[in-house]
Amino acid sequence: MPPPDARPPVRHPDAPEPGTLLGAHYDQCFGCGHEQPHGLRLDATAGEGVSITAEFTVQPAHQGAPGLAHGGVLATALDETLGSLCWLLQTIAVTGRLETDFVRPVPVGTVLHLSARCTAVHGRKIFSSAVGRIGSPDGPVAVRADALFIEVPVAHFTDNGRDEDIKAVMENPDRMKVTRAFEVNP
Ligand SMILES: CCCCCCCC/C=C\CCCCCCCC(=O)SCCNC(=O)CCNC(=O)[C@H](O)C(C)(C)COP(=O)(O)OP(=O)(O)OC[C@H]1O[C@@H](n2cnc3c(N)ncnc32)[C@H](O)[C@@H]1OP(=O)(O)O
Repeated sequence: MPPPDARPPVRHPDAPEPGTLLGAHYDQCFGCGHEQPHGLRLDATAGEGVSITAEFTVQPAHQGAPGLAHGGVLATALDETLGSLCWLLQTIAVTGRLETDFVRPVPVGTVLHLSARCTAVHGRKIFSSAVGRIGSPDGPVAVRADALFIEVPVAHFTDNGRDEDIKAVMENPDRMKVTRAFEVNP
């Protein structure tokens, strides 16, 4: 829960307009990357205020039980949607905590309609919540999550990421949208 002196989130003046398709922040991202053959390929759209919507179609490769989505995959979809809120805050942050409720089973072939909103900011801590509904934005709730993201410097990635992947991004910044968006020059 945000502390009492947390402030409401503020949409950054340079945030993409509501309705803008955000695209992948990194082409190899398991959540959103379009060059990642094993990934979820989640497409997120900027909403009003500090909110995001996204869609994700559950594929056969995402099964846990026969014909049903694996819970970890659903948690990833929630995590990715929540992470996309950073575009609207124009902040680089990573997931510190993700608390997930699995409310209904989600069959393979389902289009999961996700929505996330930032609820508060306190120093480096970003509080947010998300929900995933089956079949339509008004469909039955299947999953819910509350998250704490923590703002980090670019060194979080350059110091800890595998060298060959960091090098590949530095050689071709187009592979990582965020390096342009935040004018990162590692
Ligand atoms: C050429 C290169 C270019 C690079 C550019 C890159 C840009 C990339 C852009 C965008 C990437 C976005 C990717 C999105 C992908 C989807 C989201 C994910 O899956 S992210 C991956 C999973 N998450 C992790 O791997 C985090 C691993 N954890 C850590 O690294 C640390 O624990 C970290 C950074 C989260 C915090 O460590 P501390 O040392 O910086 O800070 P402390 O002091 O520990 O925490 C700060 C505050 O947060 C609270 N806190 C931290 N973790 C908490 C927790 N789990 N629960 C509750 N509170 C927590 C602490 O109590 C503290 O609070 P108080 O300020 O004292 O009030």
